[in-house]
Amino acid sequence: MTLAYETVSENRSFGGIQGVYRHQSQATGTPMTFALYLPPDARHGKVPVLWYLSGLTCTHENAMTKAGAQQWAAEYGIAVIFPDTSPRGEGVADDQAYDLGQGAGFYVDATQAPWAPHFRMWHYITHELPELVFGNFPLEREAQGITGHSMGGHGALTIAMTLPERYRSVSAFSPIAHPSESDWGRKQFAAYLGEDRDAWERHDSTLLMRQRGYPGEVLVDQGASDQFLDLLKPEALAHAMAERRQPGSFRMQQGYDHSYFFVQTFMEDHIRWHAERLA
Ligand SMILES: N[C@@H](CCC(=O)N[C@@H](CS)C(=O)NCC(=O)O)C(=O)O
Repeated sequence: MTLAYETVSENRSFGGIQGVYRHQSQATGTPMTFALYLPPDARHGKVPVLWYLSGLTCTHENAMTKAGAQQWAAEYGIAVIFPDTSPRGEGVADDQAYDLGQGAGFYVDATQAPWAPHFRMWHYITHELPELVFGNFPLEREAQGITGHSMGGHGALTIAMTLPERYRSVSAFSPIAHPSESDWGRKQFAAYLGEDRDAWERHDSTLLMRQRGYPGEVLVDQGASDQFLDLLKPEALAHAMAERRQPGSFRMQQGYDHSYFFVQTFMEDHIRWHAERLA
């Protein structure tokens, strides 16, 4: 069955199309908006696809407008999907803090009140949105990679390590690397998942890296002047990668902070990384 959607906007970009689309999500029980960049190659057939998961406070729009992905996606012939970071709307639970509730779904399926009815971002990203986009757009289901920034880097790494047969390439920009030991994680996991420590572990990249790693190479870029280093805990993930002898690269980038100026600087490297592994 092809899932329905409506077009919010479509703009030509680097010879391809930057679209924004909206659909009624069964997973979250709300309307959800996502952006999809189709490179020029998509006019002639199916193209590989890179999932880009965004960070705290973001919608589909931040990375679409600030990450500078389109130029490289066009050049390397790869589509990029920018989903929203949570369900939204008046009937949806929220919190006054910027790092809990709307804009802060943490890519988990909440089991606890008041979050459980709508906060099902794991299911949304790994099941429902794939069904929609592969049913409606010229995307190659067998050529999927995943990346993300901050909370989205956490999402990308945990999803890729959990479903490595599906996501054939993975990278992350300044990921929340050890959420079960960070104030970016403990508060949210307690709220969304309760005291189920097994569930916390399933959503912690450092712990997943220790337990299983990833069968391919992993690319992580982290700004060495990131203002959130103590919350992100890159050293925990780097240590786990070294201990496991995980193939890949962990790069501390001197002078870069947490912003999209950092993300856009290394976007070409990441798009090329994925395009080479998905070709
Ligand atoms: N608003 C938070 C920071 C949130 C933040 O830096 N969010 C990052 C992801 S974790 C982001 O991408 N923000 C949106 C943007 O830069 O467009 C604060 O002031 O402490």
